[in-house]
Amino acid sequence: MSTAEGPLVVGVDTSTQSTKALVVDVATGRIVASGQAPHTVTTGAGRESDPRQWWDALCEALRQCGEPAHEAAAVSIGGQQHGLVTLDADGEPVRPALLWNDVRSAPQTRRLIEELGGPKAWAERTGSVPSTSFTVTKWAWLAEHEPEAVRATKAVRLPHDYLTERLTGLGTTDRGDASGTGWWAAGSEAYDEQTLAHIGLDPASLPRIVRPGEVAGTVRGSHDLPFSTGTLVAAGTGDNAAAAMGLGLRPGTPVLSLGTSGVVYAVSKHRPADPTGTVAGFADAHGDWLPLACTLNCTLAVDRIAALLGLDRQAVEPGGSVTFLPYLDGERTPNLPNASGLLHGLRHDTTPGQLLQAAYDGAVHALLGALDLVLDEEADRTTPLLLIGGGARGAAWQETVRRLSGRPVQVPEAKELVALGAAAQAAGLLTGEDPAAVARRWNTAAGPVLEAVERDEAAFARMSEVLSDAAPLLERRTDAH
Ligand SMILES: Nc1ncnc2c1ncn2[C@@H]1O[C@H](COP(=O)(O)OP(=O)(O)O)[C@@H](O)[C@H]1O
Ligand SMILES: O=C(CO)[C@@H](O)[C@H](O)COP(=O)(O)O
Repeated sequence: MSTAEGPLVVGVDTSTQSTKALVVDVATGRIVASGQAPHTVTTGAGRESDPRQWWDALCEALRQCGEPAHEAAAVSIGGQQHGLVTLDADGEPVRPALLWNDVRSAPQTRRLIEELGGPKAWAERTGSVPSTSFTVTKWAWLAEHEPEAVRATKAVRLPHDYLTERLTGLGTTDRGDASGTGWWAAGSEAYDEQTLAHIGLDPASLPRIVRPGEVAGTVRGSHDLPFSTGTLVAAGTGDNAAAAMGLGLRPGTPVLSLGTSGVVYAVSKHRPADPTGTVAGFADAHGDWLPLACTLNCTLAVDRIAALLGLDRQAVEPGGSVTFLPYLDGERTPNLPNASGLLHGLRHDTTPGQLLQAAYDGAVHALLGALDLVLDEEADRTTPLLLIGGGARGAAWQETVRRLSGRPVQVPEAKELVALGAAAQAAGLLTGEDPAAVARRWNTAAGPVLEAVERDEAAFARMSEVLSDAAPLLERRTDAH
């Protein structure tokens, strides 16, 4: 038996690169055990992962947690948003999942926006103008390129739904993750029949949307499951909504997440509907909203540039006037799915460290450029930015965000905020508390505040100018993408 003060819960983050599991003491928020196992993502034109590998990674992460995982009274799974999981009549994946950062659906995205009323109508109906990340565009791509896969599909799931269902045997999702599909109507908070009919997707193949605070099911009796039979299973949610819960976020506090994706968001009481498409009008897992902007090129792009230069990722140098828009995977914010990386201003005296700094700057510029649009009128524009995700650990990321934002930056000491948010949701099932209140009781956002420094207006303006002047180049396809 563990020495916990309260019951134990398990929170899971099944993200793009790995699955992380935490066993948490509900009374104190103490992390009693943790585990992590990696996934593989295809490279080349598409980005795909085998959902069965997520399950294996979950089992491995829980194995690392040991006995406390079996003692857990409740579990919840947060996961990468948008991924299209297609299951056959036996619940087996028809093909690998198409992930959020797969930009092959760019033509279908354009077509769907046009065919269903244009950007404003989309924003009003679903909260968002879909980008290539949205599940609806992936389904349309699949219908066009692999009709036999569509015919074989009997159930459509998001990544976190897939794992939850393997635990409970029930097809469920939640409003947070459903809001990233493109087939969820933000006004009625139900599946949007018009969109589903248009893309030929049977609503019966979609999971039931579990309400905030409702139990999704219990762990079914089977010897291959990493939990005890009967353990309560919460709805789970998308990873950004989970991190918002994990921070105990109150409306108006901005979060900047540096992981495979770069993300800026804040909880809002108002339903967003941005017709420019920069801000995705997601729902949170609580009953509020989560206006959010997301980039495709963040930590992986910068790490790739460091590797190309043969530098450690921290080996940045100041100075010079080189601009680097690191859109190695195409980009979503700004909306340039066909873009590739663009370098401007290279001189004889540019150093490798300056080039690397320019890659950090380019990644952060895209996020901060969207921040003002993400924050509603009631948001306080002087509070510290909460910096989370794997990149938040790096001094070069922290300093770049400070210099380009001119705002104080708070780095929570808790590392796994998505998994902690899922754990808080699971804890809420046991105690009846609001999960964000659980996270505040656990003090998950605590961490050093780095004071504001003067904003580097010149660097910011230089990047904005290059971005605008290079528009035709950035819209051009360069290879098989
Ligand atoms: N100390 C560090 N400094 C800078 N970057 C880091 C550090 N530790 C991890 N990272 C970055 O964090 C990324 C993983 O972040 P994470 O939020 O776990 O990703 P995801 O949730 O998308 O799988 C890696 O790509 C790596 O570049
Ligand atoms: O697409 C989005 C948000 O819209 C991404 O934030 C994904 O949810 C992937 O998250 P990470 O694996 O980078 O955490």
